[in-house]
This record gives sequence, C-alpha cells and structure tokens, in this order.
Amino acid sequence: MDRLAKCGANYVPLTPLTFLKRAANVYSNRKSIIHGRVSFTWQQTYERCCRLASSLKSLNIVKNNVVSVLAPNIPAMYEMHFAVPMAGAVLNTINTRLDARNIATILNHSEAKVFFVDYQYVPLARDALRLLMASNIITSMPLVVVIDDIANPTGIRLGKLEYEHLVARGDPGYVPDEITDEWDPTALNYTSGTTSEPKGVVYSHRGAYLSTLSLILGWGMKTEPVYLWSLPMFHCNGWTFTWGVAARGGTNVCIRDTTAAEIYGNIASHKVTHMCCAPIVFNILLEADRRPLTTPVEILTGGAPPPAALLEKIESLGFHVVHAYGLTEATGPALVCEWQKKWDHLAREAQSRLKARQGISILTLADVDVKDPRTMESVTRDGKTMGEIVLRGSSIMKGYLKDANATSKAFHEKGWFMTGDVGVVHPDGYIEIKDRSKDVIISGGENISSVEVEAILYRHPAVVEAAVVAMPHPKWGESPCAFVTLRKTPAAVKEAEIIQHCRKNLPGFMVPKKVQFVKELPKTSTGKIQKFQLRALAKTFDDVVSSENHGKEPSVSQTNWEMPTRDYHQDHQEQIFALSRL
Ligand SMILES: Nc1ncnc2c1ncn2[C@@H]1O[C@H](COP(=O)(O)OP(=O)(O)OP(=O)(O)O)[C@@H](O)[C@H]1O
Repeated sequence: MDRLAKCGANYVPLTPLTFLKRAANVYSNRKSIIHGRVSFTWQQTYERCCRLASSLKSLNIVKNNVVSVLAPNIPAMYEMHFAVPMAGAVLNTINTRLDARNIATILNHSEAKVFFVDYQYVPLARDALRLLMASNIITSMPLVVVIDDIANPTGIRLGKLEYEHLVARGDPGYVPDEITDEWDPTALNYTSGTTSEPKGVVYSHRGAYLSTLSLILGWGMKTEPVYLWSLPMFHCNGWTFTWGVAARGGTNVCIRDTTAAEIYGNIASHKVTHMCCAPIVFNILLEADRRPLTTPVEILTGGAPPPAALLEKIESLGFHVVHAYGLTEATGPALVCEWQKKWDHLAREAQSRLKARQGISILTLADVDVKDPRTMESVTRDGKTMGEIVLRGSSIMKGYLKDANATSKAFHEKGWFMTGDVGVVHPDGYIEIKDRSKDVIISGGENISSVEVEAILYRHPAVVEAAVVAMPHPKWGESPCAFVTLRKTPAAVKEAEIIQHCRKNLPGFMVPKKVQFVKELPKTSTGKIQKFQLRALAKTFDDVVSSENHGKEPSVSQTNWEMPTRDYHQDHQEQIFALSRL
C-alpha cells in the first residue's frame, strides 16, 4: 500500500479558491452578492474575479506580492478574497478604523504593490501615503486603485486607476495558475494590537481552506444561507466566511456600516439567516428600535467574552447564538461552544452560562489544551485550575511576517501555539477563558479573573458595558477596579450600589474596590476594550480604597475619556511568569 503514489488525480493542494469555481458551476444563477440596489449571481462573481485577477497580472503583480485593501464590506472587498490569490498574490485587508500612521506602517511593512482604497477612505489613504513618502523608508510606493461607489459613482480618485475599470478591461476567460503548494501564502492580516504592537499574520491556502470547512461544520451552516456582513471582512477575512459563503452557495448581503437600522432593515428585506459579530454589537441591537424577527437568525459571536446575561437578552429577541473563541493567529475562531442536546431542557440562565464558555476545538485543530506554561503539563479538568490555552493544528498561521523572534515565541518547541490567554478546562472538556494573561489581577496572592467580575457587573440592570482591571492596592498589591458605562435610567446609580451588587454575587476579594463610571470605554479598531489604557488610569486613582472607607460615601465620578499615552506593559516572558504564579 505504501507504494501507491500521489498524483494529480488524488492529491490536489487545498485552497479556498476551489469554492468559487464550484459555486459558479452549481449555483450559477443564484444571487452571490446583494449591496443596496446592486446584485450579482455566482457566475457573474466568478467572471468579475477572473477579470480582476487578469488585470492585476497586467499591472505586473507576481506570485507572493502583497495587494492591500482599505474598504468596508462592499462587493469589491468580497471579490478580492478570490481575485487577488487567483493572480498569485497575497491579500492584505486593512482595518478601516486605523489611523494614517498605522496604515502607513502596514503598507511599508507588507511592501504592498497595489493599494485598493474605497472612495470614502481616500482622505485617510492620502494621509497614509503622504506619511510613507515623507518617511524616506519606503523603496517603492504601492500603485493606488480607488473603488468608487458601485451604484452611484462619485468620480473621487487618487491617481488614475479605478476598480470597475480594472474589472471591465480584464479577461473573463482568465485561467488562474494552479496552486502547486498549499503552503503558499494567501492572506496577510495584522493583529489588532490590543496588547502589543500589531504583527503581520500569514495564512496559507491550506490553513484558509481547512479553517473555512471547520467553521461551516462547527456552526452547522447548511447550503444557500443568506449571510449578512455585520462582521468586517478585514477581521480575519470575516472569520473565513468570505470563502465559506461561496462554499455553501450562499448570498452575501454587503453593508457599509454596522448600524442597527442597516442590520434590522437587511434582515427583513433579504430574509437573512446568518451573521457574525462581536458581543458589543448585541448592545447596538438591544438599544435600538427593534424590528421583530420573522424568522430566527443564527449569530456566531466571538472576539471578546459574551457575558451570559447579554446572551440571554439577545436570544430573547429571536437570535440564536453560537459562541466561538479565536485569534488572528488561528485564522479566526479556533474553539466553538458546540451545543449538546442534553442541555436543551435546562433553564435559560443555565443554558446561557454553558454557552458563555469558549468551547471545544474546531475540527481542523489537532488538539487544544490548557497547560501550565512552565512545565507544559495539562491542568486538571476541574473548571478551576488555570493555565495558558494552547492550540495545534492546520488553522494556525504560518507565522508572523518578517518577525522570526515573535514567531518563535508564539510557537512552543513542544509543538503548541501559545495563545497568551488564561483558561480552565471543565470536567466535560469545554474550555472557558478566564482572562488574557496580562489582565489577570493578583490580589493578596489570589488570582482574580477580570472576566468573572465583569460577568457579574453585566447582571446589574443599569450596566451597559463593564471592564475590570488591576489597580495598585497598599495592602493587597493589586485589587479589582471596575470601569462601567450606564444605561440612561432616571434614577442615578451610585458606586456603592454597584459594589453592593458585586458583594452579593462574588467572594469578598473579587469585589471591585472602586467603580468608575465613564461615558465610554476605550476600544481598539476591532472594538476590543483597551485594558492597558484603563490600567494606566487606575494607577492614578488616589481614592483606591473607596469602598473600604466605611461610613464615607464613595465618590461617583464621570470620566470624559482621554487617551493616556500607550503603555505596553509586560512582554511575553513576563506574562508567562505571571501565569506561573497561578
Ligand atoms: N469568545 C471569546 N471570549 C473571550 N475572549 C476572546 C474570545 N474570542 C477572542 N477573544 C480574545 O481576543 C483575542 C484575539 O484577538 P485578535 O486576534 O483580534 O488580536 P488582539 O489580541 O486584539 O491583538 P494583539 O494580539 O495585537 O493584542 C484572544 O487572544 C482573546 O483574548
């Protein structure tokens, strides 16, 4: 048997590009994309991708060149997920919430050859290109192509080239070069920089293909879904659903802005069946004027811990939520909280608590574990013993672009990708994240999971968002400090009331010693709460033991958020040290 050889018929490199061709063959007349008044079929999408790929070739794009794009969830952004690798190039989607300096850094670091810019982002792109030119570090500037509004062209340009012109002048019969090595790069995504400088994460065709399949299976996405693009495609290629919707012959409903009106309006007009979003979008959906859902909508959520209380509220509107956990380095979701039938009969609160856990590995992963990072021994499966969440398998990135040092730190010599997240394993094998290692609060030798304290804060009816960080404490070393945004309620909520609510639900050492009301929490470009900013602020509090000042009314303050200077805290080694104290 071992002499049977691999050949072209039985061993074909894995690539998500095959999903598009299949969709064009099988679902040719089915709607592939809807964007306002514009729509395409899968046959048209395939042809447009062929045309764009051939035009990229005519612009001298060669294998492994980087093509960057700064655009919201518009049809062009979707098409580039296929067209760019069909030209042999690597797609680099840039977060539209970054500033010009960050965009310039990415263009320079990735050595982008072509830079596609949505017309609304031309001023931002222009600033980034000016910075690049002024920096004297760049050897060649990328060629800029503006993506004009497809329905109502504005004529806005930055140079001569325009997206639809490239599509029009391309060859619809273009045949892409075969992918000969599935390990070749297909996408480059920069991390969002919640805890450290953004790094360029490289995905292979193989990793992208397998992650896509795993997520379709993990989420149970059947054929012909109607998928609403509420999650930015620039975030881990839309958690692989850019490729996944093609694989299922689905319809992509593209929206420029993630507002409640756009979401509810498109759900109603196109009978949306699926959408992905970070838990913060739940607040947008809950706070808005709601339109009743006529059919249930499946939501895959992740990127931050969804508090059980929030899951209960969003599901009561008719959404059905599946919870996933992941990282840019894992091609998006790596764990999915797979639902088990035996949980169906449980009360809603108990169900939400189970669902708030991060779950079990997607099928592509060979293994996931929670380990003591010093010994690399697995922790006891008791739901209590904390360690670092580690992953291995084909969804894990190739490595960080031009950063051998960071790559070798991320990959443990024993064959594990170190996530930097602290978690526990429950007796049923489900993993629950307790914190990022940098966010664990160590108070008088006890480890406090900020996520657990936040989950209780979210159960207070007046709380909209909560973040808990370490604050220096004269006696305990560190103590929890909560930053909270409040619902607009007639009765003013006092700090003492929130602390009392925590006292009722948490052991004493976990109760925040201070609660600071803020108008909004500082967030990254991907909507994650920037705890390093809050920690910097917490360090400045002089009334640190407000709740311990018996008899004295604690101060209630409103902070107008001002970004303090960035503080990059500990590096990875220090995180590991912090973990070793768990
Ligand atoms: N379901 C989830 N529950 C809790 N945390 C989550 C969940 N999904 C993702 N996360 C957090 O998000 C992190 C991954 O975020 P991402 O890859 O966007 O980059 P980042 O961590 O924000 O940026 P950087 O690595 O530069 O700090 C995970 O390591 C984890 O801490």
